[in-house]
Amino acid sequence: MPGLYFDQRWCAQHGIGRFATETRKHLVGWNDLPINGYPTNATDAWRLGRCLRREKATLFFSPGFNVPAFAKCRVVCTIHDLIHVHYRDKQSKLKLAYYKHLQRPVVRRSPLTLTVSEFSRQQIIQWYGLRDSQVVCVGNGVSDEFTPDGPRLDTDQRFLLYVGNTRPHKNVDVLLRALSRIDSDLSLTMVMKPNDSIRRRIQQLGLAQRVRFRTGLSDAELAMHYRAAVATVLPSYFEGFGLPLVEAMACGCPVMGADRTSIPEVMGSAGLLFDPDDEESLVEQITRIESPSSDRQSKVALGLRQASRFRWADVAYRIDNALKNVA
Ligand SMILES: CC(=O)N[C@H]1[C@@H](OP(=O)(O)OP(=O)(O)OC[C@H]2O[C@@H](n3ccc(=O)[nH]c3=O)[C@H](O)[C@@H]2O)O[C@H](CO)[C@@H](O)[C@@H]1O
Ligand SMILES: O=P([O-])([O-])O[C@@H]1[C@@H](O)[C@H](O)[C@@H](O)[C@H](O)[C@@H]1O
Repeated sequence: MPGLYFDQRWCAQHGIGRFATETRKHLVGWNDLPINGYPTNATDAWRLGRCLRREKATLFFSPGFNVPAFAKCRVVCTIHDLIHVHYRDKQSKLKLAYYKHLQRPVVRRSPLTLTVSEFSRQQIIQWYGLRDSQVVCVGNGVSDEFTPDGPRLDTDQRFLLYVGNTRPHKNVDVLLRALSRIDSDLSLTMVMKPNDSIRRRIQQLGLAQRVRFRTGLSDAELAMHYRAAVATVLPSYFEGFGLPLVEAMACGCPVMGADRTSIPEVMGSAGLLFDPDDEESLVEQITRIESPSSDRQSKVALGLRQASRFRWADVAYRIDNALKNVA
């Protein structure tokens, strides 16, 4: 439909990227933006604003947190989390200025803002100073390849799985410390791009033979990992949702997550919670899931049921419905 513009530049292999790719597949009648560049770049707002004016856009929908400067159309963005508020000191000055002086005022004027969990919804209402009805939680989904039946990784090794990145709020250090306390042949597979600092830390903890990295996996390959892992662990101090949790549960893999932010909400009763500051509490959960008398099978069943609640078609339906009221 003329006038409706979707920011397809978010589509990539990370959380907001998956949300963007999946919702783009399901939403009909939207135009892609005729510009490139990174939507996360604070100065992109001006280019984006110019583009929307040139295209005579009536409604701009971003699957991420970015907004245009000086646009004449309505603007609806998706704020997945408030990392930028909670990790303020780590942000560049330019980025903070963008959030406070450009993004927040646009979001406040906007008729609607979308988010992905009830936890994030409450945080957004508070920080942006919005009314309850202005922020709608549309949730996240599980992509097609993540099913319980299907090929498993062909390995005899027992391994824990981590899927994500090494930003400070992801708190992967507690997972490495827990692993170093477990005197067993349990290993760890990390699906992400490693950097020098994590490689050094792994050496320091004497884990070089027990940690392996995988990068650029397809969803089918990632699903094979989820199906074969002892458990998937998300040790973050802060999440707006936590996609690896629903992907793992959908593949029949038990999940362990930090008892913080959106993580308990997303795992429901299927998850094993631990204190992200205390590696011993993670060691306890690992030992529990590995023990012969463990409730592993009941956790797997609860996980399959919990994951079935997250469907991209439903997310797109909620987005469509919410946007109809502002178009
Ligand atoms: C810190 C924070 O609040 N992050 C949020 C952010 O993105 P963030 O990028 O942190 O996303 P998540 O960790 O939730 O998900 C990562 C996604 O990238 C995929 N992946 C990862 C590595 C890789 O090599 N290949 C690959 O495909 C995973 O399968 C998963 O689908 O938006 C997500 C979507 O709302 C939320 O779930 C996260 O809580
Ligand atoms: O990449 P960047 O813009 O500095 O920071 C991003 C955050 O602002 C965003 O809210 C989060 O979901 C992403 O994972 C990433 O951390």
